[in-house]
Amino acid sequence: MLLTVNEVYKDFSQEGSFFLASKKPVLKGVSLQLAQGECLGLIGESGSGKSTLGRMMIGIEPPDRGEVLFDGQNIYKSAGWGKRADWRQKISAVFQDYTSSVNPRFQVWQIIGEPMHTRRRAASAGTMERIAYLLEKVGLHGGHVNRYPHELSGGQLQRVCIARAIATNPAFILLDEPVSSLDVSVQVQVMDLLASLKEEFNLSYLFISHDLAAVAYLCDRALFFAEGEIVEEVPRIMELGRVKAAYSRKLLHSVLDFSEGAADCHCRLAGVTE
Ligand SMILES: Nc1ncnc2c1ncn2[C@@H]1O[C@H](COP(=O)(O)OP(=O)(O)OP(=O)(O)O)[C@@H](O)[C@H]1O
Repeated sequence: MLLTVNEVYKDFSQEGSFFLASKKPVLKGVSLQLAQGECLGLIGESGSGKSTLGRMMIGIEPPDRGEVLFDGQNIYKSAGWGKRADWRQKISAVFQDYTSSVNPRFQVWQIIGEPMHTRRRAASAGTMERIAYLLEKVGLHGGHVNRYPHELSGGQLQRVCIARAIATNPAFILLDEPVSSLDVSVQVQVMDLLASLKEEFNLSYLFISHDLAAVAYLCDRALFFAEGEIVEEVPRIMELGRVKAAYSRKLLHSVLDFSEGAADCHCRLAGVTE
C-alpha cells in the first residue's frame, strides 16, 4: 500500500473563557489506505477535519496519536518531522487558494523550479528544459515561463501550481479543493488535466471536495467524513448515489439530486465539457 493512515487523532486548542483554553478533537481515530494510482475522494461539511487529515498525510500536521505510513515508513518518525527525507520528494499538494500558494515576486519558472531547489536568479539549461516540459504537460507554453502570477488567469496559475506539484515525480498528491476557486468552465478543464496526469504518471490522489460531481468524475472511491470520523465508504464510485448513512444522504441531496445515481453526476459534468 502506498499510504496508510492508522488510527490518527488530533486535538486543537480552542479559546475558552479568560482562564481556560479547551481542546477540540478534530480527528478521532481515522484510518484509511491509498493504493498506487488510486484516487480517493474525501467529502464532508466545512470544519469536519478534511484539510487537517490532508495536511497530516503530506507530513505537515503531526498526529497526537496514530501513524501515517508512506511506503511502509512512518513519515513522522523515521526521518524526524520537518527533516528532508526521500518520501518528501514523493508527496506533494495542490490547494484551493492558488494565489497564496505562490510567491507573487517569483516568475513562473521560479515557482515550478522551487521543489527542484532552483536558485532564485538562475537555473541550469537542464532545469529550464524540465520546466518547459512540465509547462507543456499542464497545457501552458514557453510564453508563460517568465510571467509573474498577476499576469496569469486563475486557471493558468492553478496549472502552474500543478506543474510545481508534479516537478519532483511524486507518487501521491493531496488535492485540497483544487478547482473550487475557478470558473465552472475552467474547473472542467483542470479536472481533465488532473485525470490525464493521474493516468500518465500513475499518480495517487486524495481529492478533498464539496463538489460531488467532481468526486464522481475523478475518484475511484470515496469517504464521507463528519466531525473527524469516517461515516461511510463508497468502495466503487459508481455507487456514490446509493450511500446509506443519513449524513451522506443529506450531503448528496444538498448538492445534487442523486436519485439516478452517480451516472447522473458524470452526465452533468460531461454536459459542461461538451
Ligand atoms: N491550526 C489550527 N489551530 C486550531 N484549530 C484549527 C487548526 N486547523 C484547523 N483547526 C480547526 O479544526 C477544525 C477542522 O478544520 P479543517 O480545516 O480541517 O476542516 P475542513 O473540513 O477542511 O473545512 P473546510 O471544508 O471549511 O476547509 C475547524 O474547526 C478548524 O477551525
